[in-house]
Formats: sequence, structure tokens, C-alpha cells
Amino acid sequence: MASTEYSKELHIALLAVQRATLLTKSVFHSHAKGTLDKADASPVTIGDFGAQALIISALQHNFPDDEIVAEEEAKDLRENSKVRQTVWDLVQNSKLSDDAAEKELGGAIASVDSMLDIIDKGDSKGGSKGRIWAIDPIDGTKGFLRGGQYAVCLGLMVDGDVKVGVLGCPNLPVDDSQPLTEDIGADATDAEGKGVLFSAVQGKGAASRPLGKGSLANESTIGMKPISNISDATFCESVEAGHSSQSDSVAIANKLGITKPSVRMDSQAKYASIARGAGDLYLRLPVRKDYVEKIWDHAAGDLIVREAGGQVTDTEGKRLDFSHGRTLKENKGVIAAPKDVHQHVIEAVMSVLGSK
Ligand SMILES: Nc1ncnc2c1ncn2[C@@H]1O[C@H](COP(=O)(O)OS(=O)(=O)O)[C@@H](OP(=O)(O)O)[C@H]1O
Ligand SMILES: [Mg+2]
Repeated sequence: MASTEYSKELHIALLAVQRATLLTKSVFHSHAKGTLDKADASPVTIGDFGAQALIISALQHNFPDDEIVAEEEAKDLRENSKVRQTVWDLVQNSKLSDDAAEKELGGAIASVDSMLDIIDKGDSKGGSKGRIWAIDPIDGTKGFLRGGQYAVCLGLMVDGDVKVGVLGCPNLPVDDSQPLTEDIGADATDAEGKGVLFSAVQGKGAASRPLGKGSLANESTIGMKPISNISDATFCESVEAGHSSQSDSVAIANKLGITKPSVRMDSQAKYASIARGAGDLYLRLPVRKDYVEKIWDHAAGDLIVREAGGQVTDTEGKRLDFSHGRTLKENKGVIAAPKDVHQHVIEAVMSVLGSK
């Protein structure tokens, strides 16, 4: 592998997200359909803990001095031995089939107690200094549970700036050119041709490759689709009306002359989908004034879209600011669009939200 800036970080992040995403898929298959009482926890809980443990263990092996901001903590596992054992069994059985890659990630976690300590290493406060990884082990909880879109998310920030981003999207089509449709998220799990790893390094563009089970070869460069007429745009938004205002998005679409209905999908799969040109815009419009977005819900997607030729800001046109700890407390909502139309979209957003 050529050694350029952040190439080791990218390589390890891809392998770590690949291994964790495969774990979440196995949880979906073994726990989603009727065995919940045995596990005494929801599959999302088991998948979240397992994926977080695997990613942090790989990061600690390779970058022991880096800090980590991750969504979960081990408290519930420490208190519930049945769930703890379920997660531990799963983590022990989640190995990449490529032995050399598994070795690069540091191999197996030594014991159940070290697994708990590893999960709790994601408690950094974040901030504007140093190297900090942001992890969302299962983003799009509801999507995961319904067999739709979800993403395993990992980003590296250096002094508050995102340098590397990786998204594991097991239920998106491998084919970058497949257009988004209304039902792309429904019942997609394990259908033929599904499962993608997206990545970006600052200044080096964005790429996709099949999630697969083995090597990371077959990378393709991705880019946003040029839009000649904004009224032809396809926009994505959250499935959950509580996460993004669906009435405001209709008003903004009207203002832009967009007639196509939105494509609703859970998770950072929205960022990935527009970055590969399968859709054009991502609107995340605040519903509750008091909600602050979390950095792990946006770090990887923000970089992947910007490296694919897009711009990502909040609803007032300010870049997302990852230097304020675990949240994006200086931003409200997210607007992602191809660079050359982004300002036009922001004007429509501000005129709709400003007139409320
Ligand atoms: N009120 C409110 N407003 C905005 N965002 C919220 C809100 N509440 C939660 N969240 C976060 O949304 C994350 C999932 O985002 P999605 O775009 O996938 O939403 S949805 O799943 O389609 O509903 C979700 O991430 P996960 O918990 O990892 O799924 C939350 O961090
Ligand atoms: Mg999330």
C-alpha cells in the first residue's frame, strides 16, 4: 500500500467497519426474528455493543494514543449478565475471513472484562484539539430493526476537522449507478448485490467498494451527480418525522420547483446515497428547537459528501463544526447538496424556515 497521509488510518478504518458491519448483519439474522426473549435485549442493543467493541479494539491496537467519542457505554452490559454473554459470544465469533487483515486489527479481544473496558473507551469529551475518532456502531436504529437502511459509522477528526470517514451500509445496492427509489430501503437485507463500504480522505476524494466478506479491492471513485435543473432533483430525508420536519421539506421542495416525492431512508446512508449520485440533496430540518445533533451521526457522511463534490452545512449555511465536543451544538439541521447548487438550496431553506 502506498504510504500517503492518512492511508493507514483509512485502511484500518475500512477493515474495522467491514468487520463490525458484518457483525451487525449476523445479529439481524440471528436475533431479529423471534429469539429476543433468549437474548433479553433488542437486537439493536446487541449489535451496537458488539460493533462498538470491535471498532474500538481495532483502533486501540493501531492508534493507542487517539481519543474516541462513541455512542454507547458498557454500563447496561455490566449489569446484565445474559446480554453481556450474548454480546461476548458474538464478538468472539466475528472475525474477518482474511487472517492477515484480522491480525492487522489486533485479533480477538482477550476477555469479557476487557471487552467492557474497550466499549467504555468511547467516552472522550471530544473537542478542538488532537486526534479523535467518532463512532456510531448502528446509525438508523429503526432502519436496522425494520430491515431497511442503517450504517456503521467511523470518522477521524484532527483538531476538529474530519480527515477520514467510513460508512458501512449493508443494505444499499453495490451498484453506484442504481437510482434511488421510494422502496430502496424496504426488505433489502441480504438481497443479491447489497452491501457497500463508502470512504473518503480529506483532499483525496470519495470511494465505494462492495462490503463483501474478504478483501477491500474493487474500489470505485464516487461523485455527486451534476444537476442542470434543480427542479429535477431527488432529495432524501429521515423516515422519522420526529428527526426532520417533513412539512418544511415539502415547502422547500415547492420553492425549488421539485415535484418528485422525497426518498425517505434512515441513517447516514442518505449522505452516502447523494455522494454516489443516486440522489441529489439531503435535507435534515430541525423539529425540536432543543435537539442537538451528535458528531457520530454526521462526521463520516459530511466528509464523504464534500469529497464527492458536495457542500454540507446547517440550515443557515454554516459548515458543520465538529470541534465543540460530542455534539454539533453550534449547528441546526443539515443541508447537503452539490457545490454549485448548495447556495440556491440554502436560500430556499432560509426563506421557508425564516417565515415560520
Ligand atoms: N429529535 C431528533 N432530531 C434529530 N435527530 C434525532 C432526534 N432524536 C434522535 N436523533 C438522531 O437521529 C439519528 C438517526 O437519524 P436518521 O436520519 O436515520 O433518522 S431516522 O432513523 O430516519 O429517523 C439517531 O441515530 P441512532 O440513534 O444511531 O439511530 C439519533 O442520534
Ligand atoms: Mg446515530
